[in-house]
Amino acid sequence: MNKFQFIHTPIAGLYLIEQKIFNDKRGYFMETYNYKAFKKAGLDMVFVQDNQSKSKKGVLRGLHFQKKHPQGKLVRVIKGEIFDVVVDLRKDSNTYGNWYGCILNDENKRQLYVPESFAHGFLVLSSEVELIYKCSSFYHPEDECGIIWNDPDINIAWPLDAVDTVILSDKDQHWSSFKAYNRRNDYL
Ligand SMILES: Cc1cn([C@H]2C[C@H](O)[C@@H](COP(=O)(O)OP(=O)(O)O[C@H]3O[C@H](C)C(=O)[C@H](O)[C@H]3O)O2)c(=O)[nH]c1=O
Repeated sequence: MNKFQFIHTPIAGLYLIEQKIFNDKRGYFMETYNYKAFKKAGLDMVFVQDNQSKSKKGVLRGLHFQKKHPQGKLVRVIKGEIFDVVVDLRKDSNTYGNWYGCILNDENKRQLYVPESFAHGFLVLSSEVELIYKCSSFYHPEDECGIIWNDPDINIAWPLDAVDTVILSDKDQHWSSFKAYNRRNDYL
């Protein structure tokens, strides 16, 4: 029995994942991750750290990435709803600089499998959200980088009509542009 459905996206290596849900009179059960099943589908990242965060409506976290220690991620929402976004920062990718966004919520129970070298961010659409995500490398605060959420060149179509205001951390208000990131990268 295939308990996972791996759904291709327009970006190579980036997958939406749906799980078989075993409903019964008590409620439901589902496997949310299974290394063997994922590896069989060619998704062989090994995860070393799990994160969980809670945010209220309108919070936008991102666009974050680690440069020297890139983190692949497996993102899911256990309460509420987000518009989840990733940006392809793989230098050799033909979708470099492209973004992909999707709705993850506790109804569709979908997950987003994000390869390493992507920026990640999300906008909270429900009154509050709790999300969990697995990471393929450890947190390195000294290596944390970001791109400003409303960068005009990436041009993410955030569903801003769904929120009254966008709430950002101080840090997330001051990331540089994608152009500045590329200029810096040219010298590396
Ligand atoms: C990410 C992280 C943070 N922290 C500590 C550091 C701060 O004192 C506190 C909040 O961190 P921060 O404001 O960076 O949390 P987010 O804004 O949710 O950052 C995350 O948001 C986007 C959407 C991501 O995908 C990344 O995992 C991550 O960058 O947690 C840790 O101790 N370990 C960690 O792995």
